[in-house]
Amino acid sequence: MAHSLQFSISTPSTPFRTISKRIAFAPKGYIHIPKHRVKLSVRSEVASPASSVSVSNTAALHTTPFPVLPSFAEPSRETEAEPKVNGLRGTQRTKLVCTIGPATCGLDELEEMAAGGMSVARINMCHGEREWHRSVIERVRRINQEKVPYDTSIVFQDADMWTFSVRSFNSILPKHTVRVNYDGFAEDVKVGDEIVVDGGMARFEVIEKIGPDVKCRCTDPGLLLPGANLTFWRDGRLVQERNAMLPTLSSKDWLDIDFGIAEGVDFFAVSFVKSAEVINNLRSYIAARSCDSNIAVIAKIETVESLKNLEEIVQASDGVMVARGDLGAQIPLEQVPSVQEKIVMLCRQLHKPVIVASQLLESMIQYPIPTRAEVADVSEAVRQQADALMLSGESAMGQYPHKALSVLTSISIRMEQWWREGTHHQRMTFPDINFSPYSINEELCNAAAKMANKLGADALLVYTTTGHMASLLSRCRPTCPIFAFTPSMSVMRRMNLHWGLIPFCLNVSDDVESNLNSSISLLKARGLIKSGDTVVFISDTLQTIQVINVP
Ligand SMILES: Nc1ncnc2c1ncn2[C@@H]1O[C@H](COP(=O)(O)OP(=O)(O)OP(=O)(O)O)[C@@H](O)[C@H]1O
Ligand SMILES: CC(=O)C(=O)O
Ligand SMILES: [K+]
Ligand SMILES: [Mg+2]
Repeated sequence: MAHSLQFSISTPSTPFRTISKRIAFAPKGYIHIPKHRVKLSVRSEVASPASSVSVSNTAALHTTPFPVLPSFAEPSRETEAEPKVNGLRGTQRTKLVCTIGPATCGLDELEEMAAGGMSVARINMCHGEREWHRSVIERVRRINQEKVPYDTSIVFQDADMWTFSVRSFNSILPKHTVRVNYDGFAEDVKVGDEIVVDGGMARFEVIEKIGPDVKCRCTDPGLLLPGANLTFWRDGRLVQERNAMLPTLSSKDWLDIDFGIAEGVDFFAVSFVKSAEVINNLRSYIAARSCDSNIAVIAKIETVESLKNLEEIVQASDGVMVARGDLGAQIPLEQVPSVQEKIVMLCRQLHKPVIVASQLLESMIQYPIPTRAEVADVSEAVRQQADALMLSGESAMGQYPHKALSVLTSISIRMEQWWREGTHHQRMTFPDINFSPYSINEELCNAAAKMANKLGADALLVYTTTGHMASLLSRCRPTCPIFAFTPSMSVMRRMNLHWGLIPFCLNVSDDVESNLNSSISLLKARGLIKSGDTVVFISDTLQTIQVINVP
């Protein structure tokens, strides 16, 4: 069983420019550690034309194994060695990204997550140490062993006075103190400002400023989770950040990026993207630094600016994440669902994979079953045919990471089936993508997908050198599974994020007939197709569509 690694780095911010910042945590034990999360009623912001960007220190690196699913059939002699390269595959269309944290970083847990349908493992570089990140990556690759303690959270009680401080406390934090890792905090904030934790988890009023310490009174009790995002509001408006023009990548981010390149991750996810520029910079950096690897760059959409520049950002990126956590702190909460749908549709049109992230099954951090509302939310993302769903705290530090993953799996399978069986949907029509070198392939894929649907084909097979032809097929969201063959391991791993693609690494020879025969016997050996099935075959070198009756 091969575990290939995929990864993304979600990068953040630079100091100074920012309003919203991650809060660093006091050593454990000193802070009141709650047994239960406080239930909060989140009220959305009185609509303010919040034009400012919130930046965070979050860096998220993401890593991934292929789903390692139980074998369905004995491999035939000629394909005996093949499962070692390709792992074992299921045919679920919606891909599942899991944030790895203390709850899931162990060998057994990772293995269980992979078996449970995880398509991509994500590591957030703002949590944990470099060695931990490396060890998770290694474990994802080779599955080995180590555990990390659970994170803690703080409860704020109504009217409590807290000190928010940028001082670096060497060992123990004084009582009722929160460390803020944004140096400009004490300067930027004003007495009377409202400080909002994570879009409404808790609220404070700024009472007094004493040097680097800011005294605040809790006005809306709630919870402070590690790495929480702070925004501050003045007269009902999000405070404009000081310098919106600084690059989105800090020097720590660049070090994390070097680390990701050295470790051979498959994706970087960049936090708080404002425009296409940062994506373009990162892409040229990757191209210059790693001649053979081709790490995909995912833009996290979580700021007001990123919504304004959405189309250019999507165009510049290899994929997009709807980062609903921070997004919900930047725009009124009731706008998040329609913005999500808009981003998902745009990505589909522009032919980029899209991940729907944050709070999908938030209550499962604590409870073994999801709320009905969460099930409805996940179902909606699957119905929108987003490429992937992502777990955050649920898999990183929740009490039921495996159950959360299996809930995602069963909702996806159910909704995908509903979609295929019903006439519930209108097929989306796309404008042409209009990249002229690809227009023939684009038409071929549209035609092949349509043909497969009309014929009720059992599978689409695609030979793809760069993955492009396969993602064009995925974009059509055909009814049958898409088996994608490529000679490149890294192309194979990146295809793992695309809706419906079941990627395989296969050495392709010049002889088309023999390539096709070996793919068919590989799929038959795995029980993914059988004699009598109809398969539609396309290839980026041949530019023809063939319909084959499986012998
Ligand atoms: N490596 C880790 N070590 C400890 N805790 C972690 C780790 N990774 C994630 N977590 C926990 O899981 C939670 C969710 O992680 P995640 O990275 O999705 O969210 P985040 O910190 O809000 O950042 P972002 O907005 O970039 O997603 C974190 O707040 C943290 O408590
Ligand atoms: C995933 C992420 O960064 C967010 O939801 O804010
Ligand atoms: K999050
Ligand atoms: Mg975020």
